[in-house]
Amino acid sequence: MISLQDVHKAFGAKEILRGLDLDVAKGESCVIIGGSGSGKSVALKCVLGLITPDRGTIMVDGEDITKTGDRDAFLARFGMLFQGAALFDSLPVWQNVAFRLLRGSLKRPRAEAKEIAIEKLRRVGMGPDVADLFPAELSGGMQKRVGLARAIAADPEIIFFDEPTSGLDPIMAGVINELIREIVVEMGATAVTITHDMTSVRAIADKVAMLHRGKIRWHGPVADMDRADDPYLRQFITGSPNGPIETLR
Ligand SMILES: Nc1ncnc2c1ncn2[C@@H]1O[C@H](COP(=O)(O)OP(=O)(O)OP(=O)(O)O)[C@@H](O)[C@H]1O
Repeated sequence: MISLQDVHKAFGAKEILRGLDLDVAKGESCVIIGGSGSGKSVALKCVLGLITPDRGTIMVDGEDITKTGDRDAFLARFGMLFQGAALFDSLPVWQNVAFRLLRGSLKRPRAEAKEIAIEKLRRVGMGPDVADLFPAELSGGMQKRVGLARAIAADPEIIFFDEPTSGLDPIMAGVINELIREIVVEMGATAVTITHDMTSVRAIADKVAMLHRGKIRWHGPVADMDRADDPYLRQFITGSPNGPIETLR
């Protein structure tokens, strides 16, 4: 479904992606791990067409993304939960959730968009009373839920989760992980998640891909991760300061 082949991207002299190969099958939940600055977000932005790779090909459903004519229709297939939820402070919760249903190619009548927003809020465990509140009135965990409701509002085929549990306490992180897993399974969506949180990896992933120095260092089923003997992967999952991964001290 999503296929990156030999993707390269540099910013000036700084090479970020250096021949990235990654395949994510339809309906699969792939979690990308890797150190800060290893290029995880750049890779996702390349798939969305927000960053143009210097070299390589990216296909979504067999179609080269650089050749899709209609950007709006292409992006309509994706849902995205941004780091820090990234809600619009000036809009009530329901308009945040229904944001893409109120404009562009996915536009619906306002009353219908609100109804869908309330239904999606219900799916993430929030009552209709939340719909008219503003994001500032919600806790960080509730804002993440709203971000999740927004990501699924238009029933996307593909969902990207960027650090879905960052800034949450462990229990709320567990709730969000569980919700993500349930929703991805019930929607049959293809999911790609970026995280540093190994609890999230175990809760969400079918497959794990570790990015290191702009390439995939290890890729496999989550069940194989703990048995893998790649020293880079081992260092990452055990969180050890000692190992082949260079750290700034
Ligand atoms: N538009 C840009 N212009 C210049 N440099 C960029 C740009 N976008 C990203 N970078 C650089 O690319 C590198 C990789 O960034 P990226 O955000 O992909 O890292 P990441 O693996 O997602 O890290 P983190 O886990 O910290 O979010 C960083 O050094 C960043 O400064």
